[in-house]
Amino acid sequence: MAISIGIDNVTRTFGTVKALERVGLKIEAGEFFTLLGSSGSGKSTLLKLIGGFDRPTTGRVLFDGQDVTDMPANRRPSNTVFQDLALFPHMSVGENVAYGLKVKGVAASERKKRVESTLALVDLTGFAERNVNLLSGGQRQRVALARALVMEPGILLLDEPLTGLDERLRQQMRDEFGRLHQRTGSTFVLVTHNQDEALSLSDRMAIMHKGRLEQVGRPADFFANPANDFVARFVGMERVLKPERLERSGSDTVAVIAGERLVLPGARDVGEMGLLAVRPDRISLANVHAAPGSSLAAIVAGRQFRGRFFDFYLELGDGQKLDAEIPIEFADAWPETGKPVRLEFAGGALVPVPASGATANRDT
Ligand SMILES: Nc1ncnc2c1ncn2[C@@H]1O[C@H](COP(=O)(O)OP(=O)(O)OP(=O)(O)O)[C@@H](O)[C@H]1O
Repeated sequence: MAISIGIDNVTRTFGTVKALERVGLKIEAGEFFTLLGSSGSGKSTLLKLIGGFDRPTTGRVLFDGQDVTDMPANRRPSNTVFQDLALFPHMSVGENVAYGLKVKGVAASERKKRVESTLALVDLTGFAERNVNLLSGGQRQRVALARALVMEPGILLLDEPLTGLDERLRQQMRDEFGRLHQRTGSTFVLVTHNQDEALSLSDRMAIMHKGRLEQVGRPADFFANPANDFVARFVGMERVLKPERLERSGSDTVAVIAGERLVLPGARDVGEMGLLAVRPDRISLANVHAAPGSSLAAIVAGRQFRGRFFDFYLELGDGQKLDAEIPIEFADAWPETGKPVRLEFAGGALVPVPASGATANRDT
């Protein structure tokens, strides 16, 4: 049975380091939830608190509403797959998978049945007698997963489980996680610094930064409504522009940028917003006669072939830089480097965002 997780105002300090600061979060039973963040943001610390391998300095951890803050890992209905896998090298695949059941006192015949069905679940039927040292990286990864899944955990915790695998295997295991999540119905919590992994697998995710949750939501929310410029960059909107002014005009937003007025149809309210995150796939190039109000003047600063599109590097009149992804079919119309163009912005090309407190002084 899937179990919900509550993180109630949790702080974890190590000496003067605040690994987590007043984190509050509810993960629903059966959700695939991802903690995404760069190195040192606090992801692993939070996962350890959920798994029972560490305790918060203050605050509580709840499973299905019950306080488990002081419950040791081996009594929790959760299992963790760690980055380094830590398979027992002197045991066969089957013995590795059976180990937890043996410790729990499950009878041999029942163990055998559950090990077999779990190996089938991870596509390792017939591998029970194999020596774990002779397996490939992907197979070892599957054994580690089977070892956790055989316990039928209400919560499965995955700490960077794909690190160290090559790209093809990562993709394969990523699909596997999605499939296992559906088959088991357990609550999955994945820790990763890889945004593609997070975006493709998660029902919901949190972006962590310096021990805090910057934003929690469904993957699509992070593009449509990034909480701030840090989040926007983290999900791939790497360019962020600073307009001279952002104001509401009827149901539209108007940005004054590089001395021109640009209407952003239907853009979100601009109350606290000071910046514009750029979606390079929603910008097109137009000739210098394009209508002011819906376009901006720029100079082509360079371009690079990226397979299905060209990445154009552009510079606005005030020196701010941005990119546009231009499909290759428009080859004939490409302006040369150094030429003036006008940039046209489709809906959602420029997303107003507030500056994040933590990154307000970062260079842009
Ligand atoms: N046992 C510990 N003792 C001291 N400091 C720690 C300990 N564990 C974590 N920290 C510190 O807490 C902060 C958060 O670490 P954490 O490992 O949770 O980050 P992370 O986001 O998982 O990073 P990574 O992706 O590198 O694992 C870091 O500054 C780290 O140095």
